[in-house]
Amino acid sequence: MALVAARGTLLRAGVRLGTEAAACGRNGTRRSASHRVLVEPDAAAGIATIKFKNPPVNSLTLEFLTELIICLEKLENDKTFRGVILTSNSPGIFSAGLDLREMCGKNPAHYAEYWRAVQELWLKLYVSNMILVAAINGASPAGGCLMSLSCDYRVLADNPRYKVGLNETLLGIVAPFWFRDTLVNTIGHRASERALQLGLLFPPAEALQVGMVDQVVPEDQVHSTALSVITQWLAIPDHARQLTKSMMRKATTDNLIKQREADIQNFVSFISRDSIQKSLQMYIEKLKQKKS
Ligand SMILES: CCC/C=C/C(=O)SCCNC(=O)CCNC(=O)[C@H](O)C(C)(C)COP(=O)([O-])OP(=O)([O-])OC[C@H]1O[C@@H](n2cnc3c(N)ncnc32)[C@H](O)[C@@H]1OP(=O)([O-])[O-]
Repeated sequence: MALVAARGTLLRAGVRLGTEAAACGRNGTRRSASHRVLVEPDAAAGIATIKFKNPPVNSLTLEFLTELIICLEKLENDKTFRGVILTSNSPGIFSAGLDLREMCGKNPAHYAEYWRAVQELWLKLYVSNMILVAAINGASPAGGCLMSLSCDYRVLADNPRYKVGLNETLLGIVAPFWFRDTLVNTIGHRASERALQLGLLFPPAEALQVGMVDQVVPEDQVHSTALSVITQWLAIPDHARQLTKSMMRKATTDNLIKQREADIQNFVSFISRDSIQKSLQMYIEKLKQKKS
């Protein structure tokens, strides 16, 4: 049902499905699955690289989310690909997280549609049968960080500007329980409690120390490191690795699935509050002022 909704959004956005989306292809040439998601397939290796291309900051707009969800689903169903690298087409920014404009000044129906798409992306990533490695080549706050935390392994470029973390409280908003669970499953309860309350954004050395990422490497080695990690993981028999991943993660996704509609309602009523709308508007204004 969620995918049907996602497809509806995509079609409204005027994006062709069919052959173009199916071009999460196999012939080893660079092909575009959509406008905002580039896919570089290496069929011989069984690996595809997904590059985010939603300028200026790869924020998760509804259209971008939808294209990403459909692309992941196509790769998941195409048994050629056993591993995927997630990275940005614009080094410097991995993803600025949820798009603030999608959460500001819109109506409840829009917020509900948006939140369902955010949930869907997380569900697709977190229990994917494929090996997912995040090659984090830029700043990655909030929802951007969630995407990388949902992968099986994270490689971060060693650049002090490339901070990662769930900074929601700094915006006056609250990361939902499944963001929290994803973080707790990665760095443990105490470190998560501190990171979430303070909205900490970790520079590379600290991110490595706390376990937000698995490796920090020079910027020009992020992709090659991700490739070599995926190659190691590919050596494990798929069925055993997939069952193990499911055993580790399914309870976390089941927890959202069983209260998905309530979670949407919570988000809609939270984000619609005047005080929250005000906080978000102030934050957007602050980002603008920083520029000028
Ligand atoms: C309950 C919900 C849970 C929430 C989860 C989330 O993910 S909440 C999300 C939490 N996310 C954050 O807190 C991240 C906030 N963003 C940042 O901290 C920085 O933009 C940066 C470090 C990502 C890049 O720095 P940089 O110096 O390279 O770039 P710049 O700063 O100059 O921005 C360029 C343009 O992009 C715009 N824009 C930016 N982000 C967003 C966005 N999320 N959305 C929409 N637009 C965004 C920005 O306004 C500006 O627009 P303008 O004026 O040209 O019309």
